[in-house]
Amino acid sequence: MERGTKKNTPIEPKGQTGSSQEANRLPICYRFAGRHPFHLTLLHRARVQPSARWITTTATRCITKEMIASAASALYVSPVASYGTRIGLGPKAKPLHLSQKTPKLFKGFNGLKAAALVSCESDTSFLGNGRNATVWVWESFKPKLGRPNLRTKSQLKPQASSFKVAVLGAAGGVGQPLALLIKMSPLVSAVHLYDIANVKGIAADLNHCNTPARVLDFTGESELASSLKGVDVVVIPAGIPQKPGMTCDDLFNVNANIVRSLMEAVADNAPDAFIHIISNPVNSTVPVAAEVLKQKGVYDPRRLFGVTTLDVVRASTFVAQKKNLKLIDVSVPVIGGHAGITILPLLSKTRPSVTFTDGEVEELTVRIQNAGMELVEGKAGAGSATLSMAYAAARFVESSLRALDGDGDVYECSFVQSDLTELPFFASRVKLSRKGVEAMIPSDLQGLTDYEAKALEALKPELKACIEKGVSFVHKQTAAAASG
Ligand SMILES: NC(=O)c1ccc[n+]([C@@H]2O[C@H](COP(=O)([O-])OP(=O)(O)OC[C@H]3O[C@@H](n4cnc5c(N)ncnc54)[C@H](O)[C@@H]3O)[C@@H](O)[C@H]2O)c1
Ligand SMILES: O=C(O)C[C@H](O)C(=O)O
Repeated sequence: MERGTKKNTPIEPKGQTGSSQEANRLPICYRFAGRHPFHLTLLHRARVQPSARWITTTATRCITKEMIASAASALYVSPVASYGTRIGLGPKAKPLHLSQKTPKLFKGFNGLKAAALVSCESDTSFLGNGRNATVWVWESFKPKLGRPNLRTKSQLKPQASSFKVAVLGAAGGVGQPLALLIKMSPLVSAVHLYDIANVKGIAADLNHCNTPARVLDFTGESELASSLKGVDVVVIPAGIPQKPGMTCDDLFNVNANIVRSLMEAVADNAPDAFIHIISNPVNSTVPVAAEVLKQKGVYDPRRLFGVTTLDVVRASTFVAQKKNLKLIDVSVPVIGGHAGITILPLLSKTRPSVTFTDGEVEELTVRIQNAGMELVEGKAGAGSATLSMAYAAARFVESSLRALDGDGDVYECSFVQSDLTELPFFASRVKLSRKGVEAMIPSDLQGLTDYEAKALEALKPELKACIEKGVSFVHKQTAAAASG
């Protein structure tokens, strides 16, 4: 779908031929080395019509064909007074036409903030003989307000993608779009798909996409160990989703067993990987995973994450809609857990700072807490969140990879082992590093409103019970196995 917009209209590259040929669709990955790295993926797109324009989210820039053609050379980015960006080739950098006027773009405190579309022209390049390229800019953010501390000249280097990611439960509603999004990451060299259902065709399908990562398929338990060898991140969306009428216990009884058995394999084959648990109920499956890792003697709490990014994504979206703000600008930390009232959006800590009436706080909080059920009911038995979950999980994977890659400014909310409250696991914003969770952010829990403070106290008993349920499940299973 391509259509023009009045605002932010992309600058049409000159000399377009309007070729409708499906030219080589070869992506290129760049990395801006520097304090605030950008990850650029140039996705080649053939034009469908001469008048076609590119959809933009926040930024539209025009990049000269020489720049694309010289991708192997160092490119430079330098912020200019108007906060526009110049991208050029070394000392002879040519300014770009910019329509981006969003200094707030760099505000906020979550990890992967946005993809910005860039349209550009290319005759000869890594892109082949195509005409247009689209640049997705994946940006890193620091938890601070005000102008970013961008270096004046950050070098842009072609980046060798290097990380391997395994998706366990890859044939499912979450797993498939998640695998596609991970395959699009410039940081990924291989995506391992594992499922008890056949994933051969899904891997082949994904491998037709001309993004650099290779997708490998592993079907059935006999291939589980191989799917985990050498991976840096393991993402687990295996298990049944919530359906109308299903109790939390129904979900737990099935998924706890799945997570336990998968975690045994992870412990044996990828003990150093970052582990992202998506399978519900996250409040209990993360403790299940922790207990399995402990029993195997490889538990490192810094590397075990319950994925709660969807709550952050939803909170940011709903707040932006309610307050008529640009989506890209809004970020809301969400703490507690990932179910019902254990999901606590800290609206008072929304960035940029927004004021809410009591009514709005109540309405938004309840909507964010029940957003999962909104989808379960809407899908009427066909499952729960899949596409938004894949989007959120891909963001968390990308943030993890950036941290593994040495980026020192990666923050995400996640359900992790925690000492922020008396509960052993708690979702909050954490700083990520190569080792996993490097730091909690205690200040997020300070200065809460009365509403938030009460909601925090109210969620604790329920979250505690969920955590204990996960722990005792593993202990009971172990005891049962020991007694024959
Ligand atoms: N954390 C969140 O925010 C969030 C959001 C949405 C969904 N979820 C959860 O994600 C899970 C997956 O949801 P979905 O919609 O993709 O479900 P789905 O039924 O579409 O897919 C689940 C997949 O898991 C596979 N699977 C089952 N047992 C397995 C095993 N032992 N090993 C490997 N694969 C196995 C199935 O074959 C299937 O392909 C559910 O538990 C759901 O509740 C979590
Ligand atoms: O799959 C579910 O149970 C719901 C999911 O966790 C969601 O938040 O949408």
